[in-house]
Amino acid sequence: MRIDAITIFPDYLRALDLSLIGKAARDGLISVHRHDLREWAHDRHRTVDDSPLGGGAGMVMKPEPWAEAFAAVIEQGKAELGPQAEPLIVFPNPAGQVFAQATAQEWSGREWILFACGRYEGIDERVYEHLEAAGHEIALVSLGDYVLNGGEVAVLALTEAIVRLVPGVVGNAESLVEESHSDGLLEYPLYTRPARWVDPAGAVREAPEILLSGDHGRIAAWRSERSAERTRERRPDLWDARD
Ligand SMILES: Nc1ncccc1[N+](=O)[O-]
Repeated sequence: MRIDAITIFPDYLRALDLSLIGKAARDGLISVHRHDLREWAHDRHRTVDDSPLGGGAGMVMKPEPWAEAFAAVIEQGKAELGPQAEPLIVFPNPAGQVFAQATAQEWSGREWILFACGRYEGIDERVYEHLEAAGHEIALVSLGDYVLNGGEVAVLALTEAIVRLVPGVVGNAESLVEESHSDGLLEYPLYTRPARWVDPAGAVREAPEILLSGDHGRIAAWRSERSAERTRERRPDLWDARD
């Protein structure tokens, strides 16, 4: 998978060189390319924003640098992946659809994802129109119903959620199966050694006996019950939506 990200803060995305994502890149499972939008702003101050037409507070990102940046980055991607390759262009945006595990799963199979990080109040609407008129596939997604100052934090989260599902990235693929949201439910409570723990307040805290029984059938049933119970309590919306 090739991942491109266009942003005015490329250093913000250096975290993609670390840990799981960084290792996936070093292992050749993905390639990550950061691009500074200002490279395509040609005035002396490399201006990428201006005040909103029609008035209002804040600033809007100008269309010209974005159009040039997309053309250049898409050309670079096609040079690597072939002329037929097409990116999924993802705009992290609070007005987008809330991102969910099912989308992460779907996008983990994509060959090429191009993230466009908006800042300020957002990007001139004509950039989206221009890309759609050129036949590009666009998705606006949000991490949740709150407002960040830009898309970079979302790119870190989205990339991690997607790339960890790319085959080979997470060592033990088994660990991906029984996670919260992987089956539409929340994960059951987890325990490890010591089975009997005296906490700092002196309370004796025992792990559930059944987990020490070695009876895998009963353990699986116990876990399934806890998962259902936890989902009903904490996320009735997920519980009601399950098929
Ligand atoms: N919530 C957000 N706020 C601003 C930019 C991007 C966002 N997001 O979640 O993708």
